[in-house]
Amino acid sequence: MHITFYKYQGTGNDFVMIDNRNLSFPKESRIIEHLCDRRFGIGADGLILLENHPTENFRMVYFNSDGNESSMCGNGGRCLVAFAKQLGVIENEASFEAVDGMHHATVSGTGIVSLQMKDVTAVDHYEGHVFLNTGSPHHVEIVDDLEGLDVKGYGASIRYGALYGAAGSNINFVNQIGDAIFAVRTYERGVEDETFSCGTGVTAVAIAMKATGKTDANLVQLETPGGTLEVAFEQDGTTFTQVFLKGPAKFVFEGTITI
Ligand SMILES: N[C@@H](CCC[C@H](N)C(=O)O)C(=O)O
Repeated sequence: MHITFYKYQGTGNDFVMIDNRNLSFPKESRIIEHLCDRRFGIGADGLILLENHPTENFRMVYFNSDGNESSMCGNGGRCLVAFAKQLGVIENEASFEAVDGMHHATVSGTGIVSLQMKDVTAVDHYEGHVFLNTGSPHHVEIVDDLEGLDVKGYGASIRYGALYGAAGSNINFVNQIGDAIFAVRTYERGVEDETFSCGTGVTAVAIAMKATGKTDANLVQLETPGGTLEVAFEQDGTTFTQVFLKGPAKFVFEGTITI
């Protein structure tokens, strides 16, 4: 079987995109894991299907590189909007359904995608970390030496530790570098490694930093190993609404692969 694919990246978080409007893609975890493999396949942190939706522009179906369907992917959602524009499914605005509900997005002429994320109604505060769900579950922890940190080793010990049980969590490590600027490195569940950037992760960091009083700002800049993202939100007590994740989403290459 020949599969036509498109490769996209959003601040270095990279995805295999497939136009599955004819529902011909075989949703088998073994195949998805192979396509995402960086040595034997195309190589990506995840694979995303664009499918038809009865009332909205499209549906997003997201798989981690381990081949399993998972919760919301913020950078993937931004890349899917750029892909929908490349396919001619949308022009500069999109409305789509993902696993965590409806999303709206806009694309600028220079390929900057602003994606509305789900409202956050609970931020759980613990000694040494914060936990919240921005469409995917996120542990947020401030560290002294972000550059020198073994993100894969320490992240895995938390992800697989007593805190999160079998479901696990994504793990974000943070260092404040300005009033409303934070450096972030993320260990991603389902990739089981550090990725260059995580959209739901930086969204969680921005909200966590506001909720813990590290910043007064409602517009936060996040510096990831793959580039800069912005998160804007409105806050009413412990509820965060109008949450927008904004940054570049870029087409890399396209091709066909035989499986
Ligand atoms: N890279 C993503 C997060 C993808 C989901 C995550 N790996 C999980 O399974 O929870 C993003 O940009 O949000």
